[in-house]
Amino acid sequence: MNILAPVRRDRVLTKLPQCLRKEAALHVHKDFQPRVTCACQEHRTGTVGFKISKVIVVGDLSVGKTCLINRFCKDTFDKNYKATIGVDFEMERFEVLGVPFSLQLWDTAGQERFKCIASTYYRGAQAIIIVFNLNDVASLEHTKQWLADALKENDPSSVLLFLVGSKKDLSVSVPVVGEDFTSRQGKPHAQHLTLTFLQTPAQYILMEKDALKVAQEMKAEYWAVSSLTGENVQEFFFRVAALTFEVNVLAELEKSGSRRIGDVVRINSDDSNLYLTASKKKPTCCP
Ligand SMILES: Nc1nc2c(ncn2[C@@H]2O[C@H](COP(=O)(O)OP(=O)(O)OP(=O)(O)O)[C@@H](O)[C@H]2O)c(=O)[nH]1
Ligand SMILES: [Mg+2]
Repeated sequence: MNILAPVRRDRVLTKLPQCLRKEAALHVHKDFQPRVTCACQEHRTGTVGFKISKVIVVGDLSVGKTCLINRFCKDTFDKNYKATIGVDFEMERFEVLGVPFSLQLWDTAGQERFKCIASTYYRGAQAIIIVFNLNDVASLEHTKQWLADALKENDPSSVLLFLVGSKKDLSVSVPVVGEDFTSRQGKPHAQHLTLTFLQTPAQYILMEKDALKVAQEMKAEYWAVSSLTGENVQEFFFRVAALTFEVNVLAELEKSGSRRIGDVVRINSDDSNLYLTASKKKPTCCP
């Protein structure tokens, strides 16, 4: 019996959310793998519905980790900086293909003096979100170190990686000043803001080019978000939830020995596709 509260209606995923950029995606499949869809339809997902998957969020101080989590979980934004001391976490419940699925989002401190407390919570992550500020090239350069530290405590071959550029609103590719920023949930976040753009279009393009390269090197999926306007925030977390769910169901199928001969799970492939189904055969269990 699942004793947790019912899942919010806006946390129900029936389709695989798509990646932001095909050049730096964990995979570019249009939908969940047929084996996963099939297992969900036939209630063969084992313990997945009772599991809580740990997701850690790391990156330099003040890049916007806390704001990103708060925008998604609470639909709030605080313009004042309050450093995270050690760690904090939020629980988010989803329903993916009819199966309950929970993410525990660990918000870690970026400040050096709190880093050693935070790093003790890195272990056991199924996904690592490395955040940098799209307007601060040094924060992008530091992402490799953040990843290395997080991977010391985790299995690099099984963890999903996401590289997230934050504060997209401070670059030029956002709605014009005075526009009514409306969240996906339909609530206004901020109206008639006076935005000071930190980057010219050329600078932003260069930054994104560098970020895509870093993401490809890390074999991470790239996202660019704004916690102020809400741009891409929900899409990003839905993608994290869906891909983590997919990995969990596949692991469960493998454990229960129902993996079909002919399917190949490819990890760390050159084309950044995490999964590759070699067989062109249709699954036998579903029409
Ligand atoms: N314009 C803009 N400002 C942002 C955005 N996200 C965060 N900020 C601001 O950046 C500052 C730092 O945000 P936090 O979320 O606290 O940063 P953090 O990464 O959690 O910092 P630590 O906890 O010290 O590691 C705050 O003043 C936020 O208001 C964003 O999307 N756009
Ligand atoms: Mg914080």
